[in-house]
Amino acid sequence: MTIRLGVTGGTGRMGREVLAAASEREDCEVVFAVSRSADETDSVAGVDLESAGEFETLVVEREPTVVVDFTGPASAVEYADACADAGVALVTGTTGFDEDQLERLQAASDEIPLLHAPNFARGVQALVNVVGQAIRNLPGYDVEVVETHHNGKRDAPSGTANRLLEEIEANGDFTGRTHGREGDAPRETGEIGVHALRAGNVTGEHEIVIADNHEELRLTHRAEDRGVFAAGALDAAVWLADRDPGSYDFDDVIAE
Ligand SMILES: NC(=O)C1=CN([C@@H]2O[C@H](COP(=O)(O)OP(=O)(O)OC[C@H]3O[C@@H](n4cnc5c(N)ncnc54)[C@H](OP(=O)(O)O)[C@@H]3O)[C@@H](O)[C@H]2O)C=CC1
Ligand SMILES: O=C(O)C1=N[C@H](C(=O)O)C[C@H](O)C1
Repeated sequence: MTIRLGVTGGTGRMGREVLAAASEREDCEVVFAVSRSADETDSVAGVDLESAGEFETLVVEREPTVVVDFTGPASAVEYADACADAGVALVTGTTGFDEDQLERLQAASDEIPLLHAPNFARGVQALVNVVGQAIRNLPGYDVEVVETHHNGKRDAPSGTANRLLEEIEANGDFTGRTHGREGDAPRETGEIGVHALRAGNVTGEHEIVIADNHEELRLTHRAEDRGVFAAGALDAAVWLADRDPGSYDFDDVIAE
């Protein structure tokens, strides 16, 4: 089956990567890509970019099977509302949503199949799946989460770090998160240290350090390039195409 794709954020780091990856696949046909910033002559991977202001029209008239979104939280929820109105499935990898925005995504998923994942690398999903076991096996150990990304990233900590933190907290007895340390700030028992590094062109690294005074376990994922996220997002789009309305995550895709 070939799905019809709509793509948002066409000039973004991930939007470009999704359009390039889709052009190499036989199971995806891009029927439109929108951009806020491109002018009428811009194209990416052979796809002409159209104005983001036209999204509500395009999502009806071009009849996409699925829209793939990597933009920002404010735009992603607007795209989700428009997809819900049009009855078109949505895959979003956007991160940095607040509680209200997450509720809007949830409301959209009452109408359409909606898959939201903070990280479409299969290795990260595997990491999410194993970290709870490590935490359960090492009660009382110190836990620190360190993520490193390129200097253009807006949200911190990363969506992936937040997902890992939820998993850590669900599987151990912790008192709270400490974001960075400065001055007279000795480690408190039970806290989880969280550190967001922003430097250069780093694609995305996540590390969980679990240690006591005698041993140290480090669980690390490093994305080598953004193609891994684009491939996962397109796998998710193909998987989502014939689902019932509801809220899905990437684990549903790789579990099959
Ligand atoms: N789930 C995953 O696997 C991954 C998730 N991400 C997440 O994806 C998102 C995008 O990342 P990245 O591509 O690096 O970011 P970029 O800043 O490179 O691109 C985002 C693009 O989205 C569009 N955009 C931004 N704000 C708005 C808005 N308010 N309205 C409409 N369009 C908007 C712009 O494109 P244009 O001007 O063309 O419209 C912009 O270039 C981030 O939240 C990031 O954390 C990133 C990598 C992997
Ligand atoms: O902004 C990015 O680049 C990335 N964002 C995602 C996140 O916030 O977790 C995933 C990936 O690490 C790249």
